[in-house]
Amino acid sequence: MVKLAVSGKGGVGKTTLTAVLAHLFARDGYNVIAIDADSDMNLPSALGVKDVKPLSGLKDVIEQRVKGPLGTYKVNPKVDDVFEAYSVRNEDGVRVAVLGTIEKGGDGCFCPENAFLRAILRHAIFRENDVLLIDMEAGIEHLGRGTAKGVDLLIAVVEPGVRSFETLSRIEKLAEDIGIDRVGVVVNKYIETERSRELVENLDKPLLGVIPYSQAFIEADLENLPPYRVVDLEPFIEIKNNILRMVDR
Ligand SMILES: Nc1ncnc2c1ncn2[C@@H]1O[C@H](COP(=O)(O)OP(=O)(O)OP(=O)(O)O)[C@@H](O)[C@H]1O
Repeated sequence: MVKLAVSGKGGVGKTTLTAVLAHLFARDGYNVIAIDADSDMNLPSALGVKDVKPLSGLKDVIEQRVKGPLGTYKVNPKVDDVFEAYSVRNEDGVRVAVLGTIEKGGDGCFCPENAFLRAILRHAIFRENDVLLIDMEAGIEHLGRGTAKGVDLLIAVVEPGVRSFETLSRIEKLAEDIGIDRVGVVVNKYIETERSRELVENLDKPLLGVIPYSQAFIEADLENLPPYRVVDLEPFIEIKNNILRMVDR
């Protein structure tokens, strides 16, 4: 079981990376579960599926499962069956689920959706051969330590620019704060210049890979095609292999 969270600023390519990795892991025979926890919720279309009911829409069920006596929350609500029913399989057999809006609270937000995500991350159904991929936003602090504990590797996606690399230090700090000790970096939309090469070479975190800027991604988007049908998969294969190495597989 490998649990991976993909994080980064809006528009850097989190959804694209998550979708292509899901495809590659499925192609390798892994049982892949992809969860969209980003408020944009465009992972399903990047994976070629429609009409995925958000897990957060299951307010009643969620509440039933997570509510304990006297306003407390159960730490381990049972989620397997709901997850099974509320995910859609794509043509590769990837199970796609959408979390829906997470209310962002301050520290220690125990809103039902979070308890649910925590439960999914911690134990649901997972078997040895499973890969769980979560497409997240940059702000992962609301997940809290409980959720993060389940994550083997946080993949930080950045574009080669000083501002984006500043976000990276923020993501690293967040990961550390909530107890994720492994962070790997993917540089996306890479255009080779002296400065960008320098930025990448001086990265002080493990580099999982570099994906060149390419018109093919924009075309995939325009045609509403999953990116893995259109783009060069080579850089993604390298990233996938480095991920497996980093999580000791
Ligand atoms: N290597 C690349 N070269 C060119 N365009 C790219 C590349 N990677 C992604 N894109 C394009 O950038 C846009 C944003 O990508 P994507 O939706 O994957 O980002 P995101 O980080 O998930 O965004 P959001 O935070 O809005 O969900 C899309 O139009 C996508 O096709």
